[in-house]
Amino acid sequence: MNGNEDRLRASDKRTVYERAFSYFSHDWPWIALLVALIGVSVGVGLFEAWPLAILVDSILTHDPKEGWLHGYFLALLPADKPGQIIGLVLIGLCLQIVGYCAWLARMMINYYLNYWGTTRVRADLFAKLQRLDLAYHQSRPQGDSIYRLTTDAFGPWGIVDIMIGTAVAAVTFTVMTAIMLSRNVGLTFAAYSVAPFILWSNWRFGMRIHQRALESKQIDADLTAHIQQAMTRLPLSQTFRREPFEFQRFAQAVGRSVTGLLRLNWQEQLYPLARDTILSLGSAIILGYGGWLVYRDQFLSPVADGMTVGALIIFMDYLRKLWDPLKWLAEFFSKIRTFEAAARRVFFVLDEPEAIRDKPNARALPPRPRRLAFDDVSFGYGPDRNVLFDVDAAIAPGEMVGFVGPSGTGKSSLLKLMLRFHDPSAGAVRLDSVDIRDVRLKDLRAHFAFVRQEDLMLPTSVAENIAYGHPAATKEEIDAAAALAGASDFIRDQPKGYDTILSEGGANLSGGQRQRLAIARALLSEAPILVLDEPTSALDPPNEQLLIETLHRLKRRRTIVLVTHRLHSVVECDRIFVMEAGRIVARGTHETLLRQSKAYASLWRVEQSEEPPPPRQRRSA
Ligand SMILES: Nc1ncnc2c1ncn2[C@@H]1O[C@H](COP(=O)(O)OP(=O)(O)OP(=O)(O)O)[C@@H](O)[C@H]1O
Repeated sequence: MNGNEDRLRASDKRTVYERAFSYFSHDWPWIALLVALIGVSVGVGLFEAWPLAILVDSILTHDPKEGWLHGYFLALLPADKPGQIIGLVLIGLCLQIVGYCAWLARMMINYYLNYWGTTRVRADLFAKLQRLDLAYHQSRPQGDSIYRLTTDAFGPWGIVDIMIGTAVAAVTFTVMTAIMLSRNVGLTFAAYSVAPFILWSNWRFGMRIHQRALESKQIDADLTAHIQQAMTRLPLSQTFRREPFEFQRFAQAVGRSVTGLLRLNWQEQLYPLARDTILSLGSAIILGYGGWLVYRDQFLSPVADGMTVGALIIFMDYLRKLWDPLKWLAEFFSKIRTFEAAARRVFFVLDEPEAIRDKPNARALPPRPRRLAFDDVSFGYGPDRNVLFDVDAAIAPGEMVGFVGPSGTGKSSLLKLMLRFHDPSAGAVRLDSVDIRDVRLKDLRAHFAFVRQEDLMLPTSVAENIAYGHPAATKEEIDAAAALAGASDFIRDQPKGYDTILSEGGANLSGGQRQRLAIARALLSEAPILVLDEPTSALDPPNEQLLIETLHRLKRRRTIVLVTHRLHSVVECDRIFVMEAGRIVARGTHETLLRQSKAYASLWRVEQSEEPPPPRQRRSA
């Protein structure tokens, strides 16, 4: 948790609870039903022991007792003893059945509220994560967002659940205490003599088990990450014969996992032991003291409303039932804190300012060929370190331009500004003189088809991968785009052609094949500006040449922006921008630059000495 989240935690407790409840505000009829069902369960629990108590006190005796509850039960029963016994059995049975039904309905409503409420939280969070800009996502590990979505999203329901559960526990505890006090004050205090131990053991074991479970979960997550990394590194470890080292790391991780689980299991097993010991102690106290009270009130010096065997049975039953409410009360603070922290982590992301978003009055800009201009653009990833300085360039519709320069000079950063993955710190990027910050994001991005240096391949069919940006494309259109990108031949060689399913990240394709699919994907899109970041880096000379020919055929129909440090790819561009240390230092055609730009000429000479150029053919537009 970073500093901002800590500040949020310190300042804003009330809002977290309000916001957690707001996710369930439409569910209030279900919550009301849930509370009613909990009431039924609690009521059944309180009355469960009464049929036996009444049987002993009022039926299987020559001296029937006449408390108000006895009277109420007996009024429901026939006058004869066998009828009364059968009646009490039936009442006991009914109580059990009602209890089970209420419990079942209660559980299902609980699951329903939990799953749907958590789904709403997740939907909000997922949509927000989609809206947040790249700077946010690149500033933290991917696992962080995944954890917030999968685990922290349960926080709001956890808060509601704990609040309801604790309120019910408090009511149960109070009613139980009142009933016990009404029967016998002394025995009630005797029964409650074990309450501090119950509270203590619940608090202690609750904390310990929670802590151990968290540790164990973290160790298991580390183990999973470790196995995943080891599998990714497999080719490396086999090449460098580091299998024993990897195995040792794996064995250590498994060892930590086993130790963590054993520590958790130890606490889990100690807990019922402590609980049973305390309950046995409580039962012994009630049996001993209560037994003596019954003997005193019934045999030694009988009194009309003295202690009875039936009341003793009820005390014994309530002692067992005391555990649950006291558990809720004892664990309230630790549990609510856990869920509150989880909910805060969710709300923190939901409150994250969206740096890249539509202005309230953002204008519509239907995609069509437009002039693209950088007006004195400066930009840095952090406040203190600019990577682009006063970049000034205009690209006419249908023009094909190249940005070249050594690695790290800011070429890719410039492309990211076009799609508003980031905004410039000074100057503006414009489409037809409109600042792109004033345009609706979806309209702006519809102008561009972007091929990244390492484009993502999805674990789905080749056809779906190509059609990702244009899902309605026909087979013929997909085929045509693949042909333009030089991908048709290798796709046909795949076991199921266009229906071949790619593995995760396109691992069953070569780098060049993945790049051609990415290019086909961009070509299939109808965007008027085609932006390609190092599109030929993984292509062999024939395929590089094929792509350049394709781009030349597209010229005039689409604007093409090519970023590369392979000058062979840009020699036939209408204009080439040479970049150095975040600035455009020269611009012009290949021939002009060879004559006028020392930087370009030197890059060209280096490239000439490194590799033979692919066969050059001048093509018509
Ligand atoms: N997400 C980022 N956060 C911080 N700095 C970054 C980020 N991406 C790039 N940079 C830095 O910005 C500078 C320009 O990087 P950029 O990727 O734009 O260069 P490039 O010219 O495209 O390089 P290459 O040809 O190697 O792809 C580099 O110094 C790089 O370290």
